[in-house]
Amino acid sequence: MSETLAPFFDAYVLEPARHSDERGWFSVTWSADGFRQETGVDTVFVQDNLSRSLKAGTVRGLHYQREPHAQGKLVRCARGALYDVIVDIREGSPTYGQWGGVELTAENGRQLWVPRGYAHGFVALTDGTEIAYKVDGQYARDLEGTVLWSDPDLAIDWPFDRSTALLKAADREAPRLKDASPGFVWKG
Ligand SMILES: Cc1cn([C@H]2C[C@H](O)[C@@H](COP(=O)(O)OP(=O)(O)O[C@H]3O[C@@H](C)C(=O)[C@@H](O)[C@H]3O)O2)c(=O)[nH]c1=O
Repeated sequence: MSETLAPFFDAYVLEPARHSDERGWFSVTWSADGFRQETGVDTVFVQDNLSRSLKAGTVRGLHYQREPHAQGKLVRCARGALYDVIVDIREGSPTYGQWGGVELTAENGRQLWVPRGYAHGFVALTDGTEIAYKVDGQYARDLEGTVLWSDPDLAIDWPFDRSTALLKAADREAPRLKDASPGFVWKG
């Protein structure tokens, strides 16, 4: 089952089926055919990532990689709970500068498909939260970019007390979207 994440029409929330029995449950978290059918997206994932955030209130993001190593990301929570946020940073897009968010938890099993041309970040809602994501572009440190998570123009409604946010310095000091140059252009 999948639906678009408002206000976007190319970002999808997926909820893979769980097959329950007396032992617990089984779920296919990704398959090439299933993903294509749910989203219409035909891409090749080249890397799987996993990170753990020790403390609730840890914010990572909002990150993107510039072309030619832009990345689409299929994100889920492997442990704990997080609030995932994406921002459309494609110049000329009808939803440029708008944000969307969804709670991903190990329990609800939801996933978010983040197309290329979005900045992505999240806040851990529990201690020890783990995020797992597949990416369809290789990591390129020199092409990494960040938009300030608390950029007032974005007005993201983060569901936690912002004064407790824990960030790495580069994320804390990131430029606002209006001062960043992600280089993505909406192609219609
Ligand atoms: C993302 C990444 C990091 N690293 C290294 C670089 C650094 O030494 C260490 C930690 O990297 P970071 O501080 O960038 O990790 P983190 O802040 O968790 O970065 C991630 O944030 C989320 C929101 C995303 O969307 C991801 O694409 C990625 O940007 O891991 C890799 O070797 N390969 C990778 O693909």
